[in-house]
Amino acid sequence: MSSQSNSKPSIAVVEDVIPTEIAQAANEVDLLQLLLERLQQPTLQVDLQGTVVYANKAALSLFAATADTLVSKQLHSFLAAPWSTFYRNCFAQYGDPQALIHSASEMMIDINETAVPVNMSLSFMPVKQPCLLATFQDLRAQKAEIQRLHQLACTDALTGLANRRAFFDTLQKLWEQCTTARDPVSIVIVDVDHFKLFNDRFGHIQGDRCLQQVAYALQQALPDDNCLAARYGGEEFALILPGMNGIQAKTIAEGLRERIAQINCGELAGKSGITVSQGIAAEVNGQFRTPEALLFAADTALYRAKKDGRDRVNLSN
Ligand SMILES: Nc1nc2c(ncn2[C@@H]2O[C@H](COP(=O)(O)OP(=O)(O)OP(=O)(O)O)[C@@H](O)[C@H]2O)c(=O)[nH]1
Repeated sequence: MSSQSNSKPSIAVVEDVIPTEIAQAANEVDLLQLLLERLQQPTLQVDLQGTVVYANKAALSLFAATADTLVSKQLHSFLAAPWSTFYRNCFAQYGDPQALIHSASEMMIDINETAVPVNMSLSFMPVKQPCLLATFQDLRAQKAEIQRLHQLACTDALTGLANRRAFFDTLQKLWEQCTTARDPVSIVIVDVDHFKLFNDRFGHIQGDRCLQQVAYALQQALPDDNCLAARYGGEEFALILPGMNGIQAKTIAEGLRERIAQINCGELAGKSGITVSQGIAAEVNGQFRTPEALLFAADTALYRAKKDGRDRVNLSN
């Protein structure tokens, strides 16, 4: 059936029913509520003292409530702080109803003791019994989607670790936290040894699996949730260890070296196994002025670990 033929009956319904209901509406209150009932957007009709006088079907669905639980209550009682106080004061102090017209984005409403993010706007209705309409836009799906996209933007697709972008964001944040609190912070850069040879010998698919196992070992080596393991580049990874000095970071790095030695990269890898070189730098007493300087020192320490024969940990002086 074409969309044209689909739309005809609904036009007929609109023509038949709406005029009849409008004609039957005894007064403007009935008419307003009739229109509200047909609105898809959750809407509360509120008097000028802030009391809910009517809730349309979409509002009952948003608030997961019956009309009894919404009508006669104060609008502000459904709003979470700081908006509850804001609107309580607005209604208590109102003089000019126009002053109540307001839009609030990203506020929270309390639904069964759960804070739900919404946009709310108040519009003034200059009818015989003047009132306000509070319309809501449920932001839950939008927030969940933003969260999902944020997660994707911060995650390395192959290993599931934080990616380079997330590494730099977190480094900046933890650097500020630690230096402000005069806590130490360490960085470990971990580079898989002779990985080109591994790829050449066993192929890229096996290489990818190997990187996934190295990433898992890094994640397992983290001492707590404040630390971060990230994929820094192709076969290069990094740890940020807030609150840890160089000696503590070296212990973590040596533990990681042992974990990586246990990795079985499939039969192909045989006993040759996979090894990593690691460079560490620690900020303890203000010797590094910026997180970039700390990172540079860790990179230099890694270079030395490579130069000294690989499969080792080198702590920057
Ligand atoms: N399979 C796979 N290989 C990757 C990926 N990213 C980078 N590589 C490979 O990692 C290798 C890195 O090579 P090099 O930079 O020469 O380093 P290396 O061979 O590990 O040598 P050293 O670091 O000096 O021990 C290259 O062959 C890249 O193709 C990836 O996502 N998957």
